Amino acid sequence: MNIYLIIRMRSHKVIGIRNLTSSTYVIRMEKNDFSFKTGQYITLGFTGSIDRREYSIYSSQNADYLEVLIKEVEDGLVSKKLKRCKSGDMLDVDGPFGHFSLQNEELQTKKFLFIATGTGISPIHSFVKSHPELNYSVLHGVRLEEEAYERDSYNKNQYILCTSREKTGDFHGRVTDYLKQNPISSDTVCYLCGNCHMIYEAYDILEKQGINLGPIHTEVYF
Ligand SMILES: Cc1cc2nc3c(=O)[nH]c(=O)nc-3n(C[C@H](O)[C@H](O)[C@H](O)COP(=O)(O)OP(=O)(O)OC[C@H]3O[C@@H](n4cnc5c(N)ncnc54)[C@H](O)[C@@H]3O)c2cc1C
Repeated sequence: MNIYLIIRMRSHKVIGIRNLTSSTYVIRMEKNDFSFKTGQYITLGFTGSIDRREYSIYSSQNADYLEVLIKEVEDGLVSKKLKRCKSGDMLDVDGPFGHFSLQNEELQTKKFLFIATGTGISPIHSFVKSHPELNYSVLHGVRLEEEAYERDSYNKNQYILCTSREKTGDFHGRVTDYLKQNPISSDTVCYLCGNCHMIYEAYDILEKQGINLGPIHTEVYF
């Protein structure tokens, strides 16, 4: 490990874990003196282990704790290990990293569309909690309604759940199907987060709808 990593890596104590579904959970850690810009991510792993992965920060930049939202991936190494962590465990945090952030000068004036699949909702949750006054809509794509993680965090009429495997969401189908059927206005600033297939497809749809691609922000998870 080089000296740069040794200096940046911090150990944070776990203060809680809450299970949102059988495979998805939120880890809350002490924040200590860590600061970040909403939308950024960290790398996380057990203190003393070399296995780490990137996780977007779920909590508000103003909260006095640090949270991440994680889905346990079948046969995944780190997401499985972290699911077993408990209060008092120490986790190594490095970061913050990334540029998937809101632009200060746009916060008051722009209309935002946040498009996410699965746990890609994590930085969006941080956006909304950090800036409750935002003019936003969230389009969240999941397979099952139970994956609408903590949907009460969003204003009811500003959150659209797209469920692909059951009809219990606000829209039955993928977020990309929703976008095709509901074109957005060209002055919307778009943030896309989740798996690369959704991001590529949504990007093409928005381009065809005449959205200025300059202000589209993306974060690819896998
Ligand atoms: C910038 C960034 C931010 C991220 N933020 C989050 C986050 O907030 N929450 C979160 O749960 N994950 C997030 N991820 C994914 C995360 O870093 C890990 O890839 C994931 O937890 C799997 O790690 P693992 O060690 O358990 O699996 P590994 O042993 O590394 O195996 C991973 C395999 O699972 C696939 N995979 C990775 N993620 C998923 C997924 N969600 N669903 C299905 N397959 C997947 C990979 O393509 C690979 O084939 C983020 C990734 C990046 C690059």
